[in-house]
Amino acid sequence: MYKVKLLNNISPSARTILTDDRYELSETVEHPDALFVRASDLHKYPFEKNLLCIGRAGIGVNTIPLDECAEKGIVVFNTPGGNANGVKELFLFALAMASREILPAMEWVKTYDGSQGPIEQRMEKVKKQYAGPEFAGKTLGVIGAGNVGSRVANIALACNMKVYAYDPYLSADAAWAISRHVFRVSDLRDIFRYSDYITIHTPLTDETRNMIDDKAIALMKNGVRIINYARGEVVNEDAMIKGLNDGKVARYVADFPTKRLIETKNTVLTPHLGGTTFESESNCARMAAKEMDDYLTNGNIRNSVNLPDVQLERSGASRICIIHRNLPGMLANMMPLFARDGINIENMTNKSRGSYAYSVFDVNTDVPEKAIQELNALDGVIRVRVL
Ligand SMILES: NC(=O)c1ccc[n+]([C@@H]2O[C@H](COP(=O)([O-])OP(=O)(O)OC[C@H]3O[C@@H](n4cnc5c(N)ncnc54)[C@H](O)[C@@H]3O)[C@@H](O)[C@H]2O)c1
Ligand SMILES: O=C(O)[C@H](O)COP(=O)(O)O
Repeated sequence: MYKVKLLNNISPSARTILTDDRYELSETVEHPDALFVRASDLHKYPFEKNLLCIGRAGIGVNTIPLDECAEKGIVVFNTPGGNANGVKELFLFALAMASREILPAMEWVKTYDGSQGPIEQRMEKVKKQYAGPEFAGKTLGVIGAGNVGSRVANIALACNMKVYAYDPYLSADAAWAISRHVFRVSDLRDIFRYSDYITIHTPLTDETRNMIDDKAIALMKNGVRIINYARGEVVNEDAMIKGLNDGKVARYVADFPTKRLIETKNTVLTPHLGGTTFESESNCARMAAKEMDDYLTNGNIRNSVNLPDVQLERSGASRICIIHRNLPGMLANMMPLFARDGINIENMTNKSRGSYAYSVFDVNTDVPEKAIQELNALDGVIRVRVL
């Protein structure tokens, strides 16, 4: 029985994978084998020695100390694409909110007291103050063209926008997903210079933090409209507030409210709702559950963000899974222990990612406890599991 601790509100669809007969799932379980998390910040989380993996039901992993986890032999998974459609649909709302005076107009309707006549007549007079531009025919700059950015770019084309996209690290899969009518931009400054609307869909990294700063805003068109469903910190708050107050930025639509932004004019803020649809929550929970289940049961790693992806069809009597440093001679040091104890390898794989590597051996015998201990004690070995 594996124990999984739920740190956030995780869709119950996870339970169709992590079933009661093999998993204990709860918010209070002690000494868990796995953590199931959404956007909770784990940077100060006290990881226990027996923790094997973390399933992030969602894509952003800026809240998880990935290196520390790798160093402790904890595999972190996320769920690429699981909530991308949810964000794409909210982006359509963002485009409308970035353009039209919908919120003040709704507020007028809600608070109209009838003193100037029936609302049906009065509204025809006041509505002109709520006019705004259409986005058809305008230019949208998309920064980050992965699962969300590619969908956003394509739907903006369908709205008759001209679409530019900037993504220096675009994967081949994402490139296939983007319409050939999207213009590829290789200099981020061109997105700033030529866009009427800018939308950000990058992860939060050292490189993207404060990507939209004073210098970036200075390059932009007057009256630019900026949409941020990525992370608050990719936009420098001081620069954005200044841009909004000066009128350089006409509207900032973002999923990451702060007190200062709430108090600034021309912001439209939602409480981190991008991936909060029934479907996205269910997709992400099921994906993360499958990833954790395959790792806990078979040692396979798919969609990890800190250790190499490794999948091996099972064969043999036992499987030895070893997380270790990516150093020369690691396998050579393990092999004598296998040979000494008559452990014959039927199939194996070894993959690396940065400073870490993962080796899986399917062997034809049970593995003696002594061999496991000695493998664990080898220099550079981080964690050994036998399944
Ligand atoms: N508001 C929400 O609820 C919500 C929901 C989903 C995702 N997000 C955020 O949006 C981000 C993107 O999500 P996704 O599913 O498209 O992720 P993804 O990994 O599929 O795509 C991210 C893309 O950004 C690109 N990128 C990385 N660094 C870049 C840089 N410096 N400049 C330009 N492009 C860069 C990558 O190459 C990749 O193609 C997530 O990391 C998360 O922070 C927020
Ligand atoms: O990174 C993500 O996937 C989104 O920000 C959604 O996060 P959430 O699962 O906490 O809503």
